[in-house]
Amino acid sequence: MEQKPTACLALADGTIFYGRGFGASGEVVAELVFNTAMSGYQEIMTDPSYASQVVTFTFPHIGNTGITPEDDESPDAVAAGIVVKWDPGEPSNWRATSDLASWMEKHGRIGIGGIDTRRLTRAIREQGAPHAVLAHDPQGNFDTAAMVARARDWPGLVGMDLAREVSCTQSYRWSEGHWTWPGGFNQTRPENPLRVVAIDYGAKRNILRSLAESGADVTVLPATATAEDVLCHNPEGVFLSNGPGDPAATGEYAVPMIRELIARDLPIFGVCLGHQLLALALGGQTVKMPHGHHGANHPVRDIETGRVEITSMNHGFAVDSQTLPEGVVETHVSLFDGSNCGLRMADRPVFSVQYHPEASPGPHDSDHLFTRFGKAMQDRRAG
Ligand SMILES: NC(=O)CC[C@H](N)C(=O)O
Repeated sequence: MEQKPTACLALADGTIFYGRGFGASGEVVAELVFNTAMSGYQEIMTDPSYASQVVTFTFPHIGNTGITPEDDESPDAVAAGIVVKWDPGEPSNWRATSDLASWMEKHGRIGIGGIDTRRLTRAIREQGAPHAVLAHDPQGNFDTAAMVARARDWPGLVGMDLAREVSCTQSYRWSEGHWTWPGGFNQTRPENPLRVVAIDYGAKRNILRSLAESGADVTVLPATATAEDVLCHNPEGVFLSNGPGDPAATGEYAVPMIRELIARDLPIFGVCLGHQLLALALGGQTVKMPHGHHGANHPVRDIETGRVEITSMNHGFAVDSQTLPEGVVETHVSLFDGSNCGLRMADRPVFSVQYHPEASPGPHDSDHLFTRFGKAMQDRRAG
């Protein structure tokens, strides 16, 4: 690199990458993961599940469609920072209202460009998602020894309850579907909607939108809501959202609540962290994966139908299917590594998936799961 580098990425094993900084200045310590999606960097960066993670994009053209407020998955940029091959330039997109770098600066997020993301991704695959420090200093002053030490000292995501931090603090109603969008998806607002309570462990907006489109009027409650808080809304079904951090840590308060709801015979649908929490509530266990799954083209097989779906994924923990007790059926597996991707209770409409059926970003193969949840609630309504 000819110019003095203005950003630096230090891994806990001592590897140092220099590049060009963009977005906010400063320093952040986080887990470093890679995402293989070719589009959707804004949805990825605003997905609350990426709290305390820096994302390396394997796709080189990041930033070329700018930033479009309607595409935010939450009100803020949540990923701690990003690592890219090419520096983001001027966007070309009629919907965009800003470029990526200025938006990141506004939201206090650090970016590093000019990185050999192929080499970095190989390193992450070999050593597992490392702890790393990402720094941006326009003067180019980096104390790399201190950065490596900080990365080493960082405790990591295991044992970290982050859902509580990204969750809403007050309950709110969500009724927006794509019908409110210009040129929307030809959907109509349902009459006599189903009453769904969604627990917000870091919920993505497109999940709430997808629930609304499956016929629900959604009340969103904070992560720490008790079963009593949920039941006072008289729900016809409960949704457990995605979210960041270690499911076992969040499970300390989420599991007793979910167990009580299962005992009430309510339809329950969980996604990602919600899937992991449901597994824990049913007596299963979760494990940390070496480098996780982060991308928009992950094949998953529905064990019961044999159907393969291409899914969007973002997780670093997984349900250990060996620990699922009798009465809980493993329904889906990853065709990449055989890890668990879904479960259901044998005798109740309680089910969950590890991947993201809301397809944001990603394929729409799995949106039938929202219909399935809606149907379970309709059946219950019909008695
Ligand atoms: N997207 C999610 O909900 C992620 C769940 C969990 N934090 C994990 O990393 O596995």
